[in-house]
Amino acid sequence: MPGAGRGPAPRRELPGWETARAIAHRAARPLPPRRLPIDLALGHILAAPLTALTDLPAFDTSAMDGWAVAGPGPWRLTGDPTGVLAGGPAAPQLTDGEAVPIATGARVPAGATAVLRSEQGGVADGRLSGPNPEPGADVRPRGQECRTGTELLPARTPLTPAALGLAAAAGYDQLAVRPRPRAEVLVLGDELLFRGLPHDGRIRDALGPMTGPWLTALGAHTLVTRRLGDDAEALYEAVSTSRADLIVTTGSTAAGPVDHLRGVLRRLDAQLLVSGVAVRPGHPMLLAELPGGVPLVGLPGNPLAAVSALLTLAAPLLSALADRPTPEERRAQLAEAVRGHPTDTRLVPVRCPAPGEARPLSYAGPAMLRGIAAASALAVIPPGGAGAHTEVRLLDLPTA
Ligand SMILES: Nc1nc2c(c(=O)[nH]1)N[C@H]1C(S)=C(S)[C@@H](COP(=O)(O)OP(=O)(O)OC[C@H]3O[C@@H](n4cnc5c(N)ncnc54)[C@H](O)[C@@H]3O)O[C@H]1N2
Ligand code: MOO
Repeated sequence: MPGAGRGPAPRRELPGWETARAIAHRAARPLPPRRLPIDLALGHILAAPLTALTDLPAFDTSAMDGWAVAGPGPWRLTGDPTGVLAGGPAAPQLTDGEAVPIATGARVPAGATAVLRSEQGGVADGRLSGPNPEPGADVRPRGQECRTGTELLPARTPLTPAALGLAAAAGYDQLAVRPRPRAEVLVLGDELLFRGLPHDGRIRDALGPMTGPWLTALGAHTLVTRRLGDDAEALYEAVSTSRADLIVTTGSTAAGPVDHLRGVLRRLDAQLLVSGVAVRPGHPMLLAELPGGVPLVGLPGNPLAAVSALLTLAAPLLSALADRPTPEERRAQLAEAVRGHPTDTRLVPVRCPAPGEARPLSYAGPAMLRGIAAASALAVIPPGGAGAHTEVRLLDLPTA
């Protein structure tokens, strides 16, 4: 008998959308940190503050090609006529009235008071003449940017390309980061085809191709996407042997005759932390904690409902596992009124033709993908709806 005792919790018990997100965020602890070489650390989160391992610059540095000069000019040229090069040997100390050619990035010799730019000076008979530069001109003094031990970036900073550059400049070879949570996607449903056209009541799997990439865009390392059909044993086996930090299933959240997910979770002694959410689409979504502590998110089978569950449950879980700061809230004005559900939050695909403007898209039914494929965000419509020009919250859609 379809549904008897196996569907989502009765309507009145469904947590609100914000509550469900908060439960998901609390359901995971940050993964233990690991050390990664800088060239593998892009996109990870710093597990500890980045403190400078050196003064920056590490030595008094010439900011320009020209001459290091000591005191007022004219100056007598000394030393190697090639001058002091970046990364080259240190030049001997200058005394007042002396100058030596110097390249940008080279160590300024002791005794130098400034650098005279090449376009400002002229050399004749071994003597350099030109205007007297201000003391310290075009010299980057040691420690100008930071001293050893200065905190350059706090823990929890995402490692952008610039942050990796800073870490390298500050002397790091490896960085302590939160690892990307390893995610495994289990696609359920005997009706699914993985190539070709729909036929004989069967349809193409639309969730397999999008769930893994979206988890990746949300900070996960998607290990594998497996297609299990509607086979309770295969599901039990896959969940109980998974080595992932997060398991995401698609379909089977509701009460249909072959919706085995809830039964398998009971068999596994998993604890249901969220069993349905007051949100449309996607209200049968679920979150369970497996006995080993690994979370499992059940995305409903209708594709837009799956996106809703991904952003409601999987996104906050991944932020918690990676210790990633919650993104700043973005808001925009609705270009037109959006009908609400009487009691549930609605998540509606929108595009933003201008900053601060959100235009709801057509083809946004729970089983449709045209709307979401053209969208840049989901607008959060409170119960009861939102009028034209009302400001609403936006959930950005992760992009590749
Ligand atoms: N009696 C009730 N029936 C349903 C309810 C309900 O409250 N009471 N909720 C409906 C809602 S809302 C949703 S959403 C779905 C959720 O169903 P499941 O998570 O159990 O998913 P399935 O039954 O397996 O599939 C639902 C629908 O989605 C299609 N599907 C599934 N997987 C994929 C995929 N990978 N790619 C493309 N399409 C997929 C599937 O063929 C079905 O059409 O339950 C409603 N029913
Ligand atoms: O979750 Mo369902 O209609 O809300 O697709």
